[in-house]
Parts: sequence; structure tokens; C-alpha cells
Amino acid sequence: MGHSASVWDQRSEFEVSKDWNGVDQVVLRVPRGASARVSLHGGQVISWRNERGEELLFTSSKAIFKPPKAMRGGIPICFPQFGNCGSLEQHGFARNKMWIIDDSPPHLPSSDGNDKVSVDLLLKPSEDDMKCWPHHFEFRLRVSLSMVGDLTMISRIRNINGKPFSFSFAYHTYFSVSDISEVRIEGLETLDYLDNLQQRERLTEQGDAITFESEVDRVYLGSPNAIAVLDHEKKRTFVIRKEGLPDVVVWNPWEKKSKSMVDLGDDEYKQMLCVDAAAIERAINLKPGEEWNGRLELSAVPSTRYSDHIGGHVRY
Ligand SMILES: O=P(O)(O)OC[C@H]1O[C@@H](O)[C@H](O)[C@@H](O)[C@@H]1O
Repeated sequence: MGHSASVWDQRSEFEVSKDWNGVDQVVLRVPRGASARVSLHGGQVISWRNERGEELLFTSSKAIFKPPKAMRGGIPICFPQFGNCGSLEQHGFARNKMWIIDDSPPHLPSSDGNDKVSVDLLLKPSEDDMKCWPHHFEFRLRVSLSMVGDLTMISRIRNINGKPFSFSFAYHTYFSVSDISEVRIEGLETLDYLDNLQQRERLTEQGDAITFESEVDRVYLGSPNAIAVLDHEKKRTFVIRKEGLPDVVVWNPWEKKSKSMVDLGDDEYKQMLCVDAAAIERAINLKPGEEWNGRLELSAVPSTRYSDHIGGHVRY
């Protein structure tokens, strides 16, 4: 089945197919070969491939693709709570809910859409959600793939309640990496962070780029709008651009924690790194009728060229 999307030419359609559990998935494809898959379970991007067909996001070999748990990998959405800082289930309920395709999304003021294939999803609270989080909201998610294979996600969360509410948020992005010890993150040096391994103690990053030798679970605060994840062995750099998302979570469970996770292979921590664009330290407050937007743009570029991508218009 093909849904036509309001995009750049006749070939730009997305397809809806079923996954192994009968859940609808949306497949976005551009003519040069890049593709992305989005599951209606969780509104979760579960695959992002470049034009050579290489998978750029990690999926655990032990991933469980079955509601009500989020699949271990891809880009689960954490909303309206990040982690366990609140009364809701870990990372909030959005990643465990069934979303629907939004056939007539409200206009987006940005230039998005002209050279992209997109799908719009919608989540509204169920009666059960209202029991644990009594706020009427509409969460619209646009997932787009550009001609050159960049992946963009735009979240629009609107308060349609009579009362204000607040929430935290993260695009919990599992990047696929060659080997975690060959990876470094640039752009977070000298920032303050909350260390989840030390009761969220506030510390300051010292030294150069971030590298990995043990478990890491941190929330970097007030980060620049562009950061880079460099994979030395693959000579590939992920450039993360974001708007409305001041914090960056960096997570790798390392050896011991991986062994305690049923949906992660014992050694698979070596092939993954979570770097999440997020709004955690300061909750987002929405008055009745207000809308919040959080935008993530991911590019995967040869490491030799990444400074061209990150330089220029973005502070780094
Ligand atoms: O197993 P979950 O619920 O998907 O969470 C995975 C990890 O997600 C990270 O974002 C958190 O900082 C970690 O503390 C957490 O362990």
C-alpha cells in the first residue's frame, strides 16, 4: 500500500508494511537508496540505512519487537518522563504506545518537506494514560529522509488541556559503531553533566573529546546545537544537529550491565552508543494551547569531511 506524501516528486511515497508481530511499519525510501523504517509501536525509528544499504542504527540481536516493551535499538522516544525521575514507567509511556499515521498534519512553518520523504505520526493519550498522567496532549512526530539520506525528526507537543503541564523528553538514539573503544564524541568538552552512576551528581567534563573505557550514563547540560560522534575504525562521523533540546545523554552499559539485560547480547555494548538529544534538566512547561517543538537531524558522513558539515553556520 502506498500513501502519497507531500514531497518532492512522484516517486516519493512511503509504504506501510507489517513487522513480525503484525505491527505497522512505515518505510521511507529516497531514489538514491537511503531508507528508514518507523514502527507505529512507539513511533520508534527502527532502521536508518545509507545509500549503500549500511545500517546506521544499532539493533540488539536479542531485541524484543513486541509491545508493550520498546525494542532495544533504533530511536525510542522518551516522553513525558526521562529515566526514572518521576512517577511514570522508565522513560515514560510514549515508547510503548501505538501511534497512528496522521494524514492531515498541521502545517510546519519550517522549510521541511521540499526535498524530503516524510511521514507524520500522532499520539494522543488513552484513558489509561490519563489515569497516570492526567494531561490532554497531542504529540505529532514527523520523520523525514532527505535526498542525501539525512534523517530528521520533529516532535510537536501541544497542550490541549485546560491546565499547564510539564514534561521531559529524549530521542534515545542507538548509533551503530564499529567498536566502542574506537569512538569519540566531540562537542561536549568542558560541559557540566549529571552523572546517573553517581546519584545524578553534577560534575564538569575535563579534557578533550569523550572516549569510552567503562560504563557511562550522563546527562550533559546546555550543549551546543551540533555535536559529532566519530567512529575511527569505520571512518564515519555522525553529525547530530538539534533545536529545542539543550541536553545530551550519553549512555553505554558496558560489560557487566549488558549481561544483566535480557534484550542485549553480552558483547553487544561494543557495537552501540546512545547519544540522545534531550530536554531533561529543566522540564518543558506548556500552558493551555501552547506547543513545544524539538528537532533532531542526523547525518552520517565520511570522517574526513565532517568538519565541512559541522563548521560554518553552527557553533561548535
Ligand atoms: O533499558 P531502558 O529503559 O531502555 O533504558 C536504557 C538506558 O537509557 C539511558 O538513556 C539512561 O540514561 C540509562 O540510565 C538507561 O539504563
